[in-house]
Formats: sequence, structure tokens, C-alpha cells
Amino acid sequence: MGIEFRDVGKTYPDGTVAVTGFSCTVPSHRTLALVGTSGSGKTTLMRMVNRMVEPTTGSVLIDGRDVRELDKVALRRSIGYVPQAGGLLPHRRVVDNVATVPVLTGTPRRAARDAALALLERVGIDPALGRRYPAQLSGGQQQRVAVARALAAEPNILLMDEPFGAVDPIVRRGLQDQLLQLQAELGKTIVLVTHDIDEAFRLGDEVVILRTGGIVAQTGTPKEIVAAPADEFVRDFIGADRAERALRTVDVDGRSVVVDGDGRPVGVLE
Ligand SMILES: Nc1ncnc2c1ncn2[C@@H]1O[C@H](COP(=O)(O)OP(=O)(O)OP(=O)(O)O)[C@@H](O)[C@H]1O
Repeated sequence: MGIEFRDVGKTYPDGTVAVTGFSCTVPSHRTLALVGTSGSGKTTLMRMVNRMVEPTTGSVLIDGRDVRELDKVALRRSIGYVPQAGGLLPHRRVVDNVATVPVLTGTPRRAARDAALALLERVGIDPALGRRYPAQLSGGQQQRVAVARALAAEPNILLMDEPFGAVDPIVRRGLQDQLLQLQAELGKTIVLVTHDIDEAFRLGDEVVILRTGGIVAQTGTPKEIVAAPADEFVRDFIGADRAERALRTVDVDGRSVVVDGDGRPVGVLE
């Protein structure tokens, strides 16, 4: 399922201009990462897809159909949503959190629970933890559960709002790896919001860098953006020296270690 933002804008009732004239197409099975400073309209844009926000101008299309023609509740349930900080229901057991939407849409409770346990396993959670309440899990585990919950209704589209923002860098990296692996198997169409450019470059097939007012600073693949930052803002945002950083390799015990201009290791050449 492809998504098209067609010249969308959003001015909130108090006059705040969150997005102006944004156009972008996300092909089926691809990941679009929206990245930008705080308040640059990322969440606003993402929420237009499942109609949590209605644009004031322009339209959003899914497989060529304007989302305004679709029933709001059915649309929302058909799209996986991973909100900031997971958004799990604290008074429901983990397994029931995952089974919530399938039960709402008519799957018998027992079957929904069995499917939920299988999904938990798929995202790397021991199904035995399904009996716990969200607060009895670590932050990283809660995020995995949130991903399982978003996948439970077998959506074609997944919206992820800073999905791994609340966890430490190592856990975050593990969660990113797992998302890449899941995506390789499942091939969802994903819109991901993050303020972390490294996350955007890791997870996004296409990256949109936004500045205040939802104005696009640059769109492109990670490679295109690193190779040719559009302007000073992008250059700054992706790390002032990233584009110019002269990397070289040094030989360490027969392996080619890549080091930056200051000689700091950044990786190993395969
Ligand atoms: N319901 C609302 N009413 C008024 N203004 C809003 C509303 N929601 C968001 N805004 C404003 O719109 C702008 C864009 O907000 P949005 O949440 O889309 O940005 P963001 O890039 O996702 O930010 P963050 O990274 O901080 O989550 C901000 O100036 C914000 O204050």
C-alpha cells in the first residue's frame, strides 16, 4: 500500500502553522523517515495518514484513495500505530494489550491471545511475559510489545512516532536491528518519525529532513543526503562534518579499520 501526501498543510486552530505545502510519495513496502528539530511538524504529518489529524489544505492518499473517503475508525484500526513511549494500556496484561485491536475487530478472544503470544515471540519477548503488566517490563521490552501490538491487526501500513526514543542507545540499536529484520520479512509501508538522524539513516529507505513549519529542507536516500546536503541547515543537522569527514582505513591485525579525520575508529571495512 503506497501513501501519497499531496501538497498538504496544517494550521492548527490557534494559528500555529505546523506544515506547509508538503508533498511526498511512500511506495509500498518502503520506509519513509521524517526527521527534524522539535516542532517541525513530523508528528502532525504522520497522523494525517490515519486521520488523527486532518490537513487544512491538500490531501493524503492511500493506494490512490483520499483517506477522507474512508471510515475513520476502520482506517485507524487497519493501520498499525506505535505512539511515543509505546502507549500501552497500564491496567491490561501484556498479551491483552497486543490482542486489543483484533478483539475489537471481531477475532475471538482466545484466538487473538494465541496470535498475540506468537507475535510477542516474533518481536523477541518470551511469551511467558505476556501475563505481566506493562510496568513490569523494561523500557526496551515495552517498546517491543508496542511494535507487536501495532502488528496484531496485520496492517499493511505502520506509523511509528519516535518508537525507540525512550530507551538507552544500546537497547535502541537492538530495537532498530529487529525492526529492520521484521521489515525484511513483512514488507510493511512504514512512516517513521524521529529526531535522531542516525536512526533515520538506518531505518529509512527515503528520508525527509524538515525544518520549522513543516518545510522540507531535503528529501532523498541517506546516501544522497550525505553525498550532497542541500544547504547549511541540512549540513548542520546531519552532523556538521559528516559530509566532509575524510574517512580512511588503517590496518589493525590484518583488518581494515575505518577511522575519521581525527583518527577515531568508526567501523571495520568488510
Ligand atoms: N493540537 C495542536 N494545537 C496547536 N498547535 C499544535 C498542536 N499540535 C501540534 N502543534 C504545533 O504544531 C507544530 C508541529 O508539531 P508536531 O508535534 O507535529 O512537531 P514534531 O516535529 O513532531 O515535534 P516533536 O519532535 O517535538 O514531537 C508545533 O509548533 C506544535 O506546537
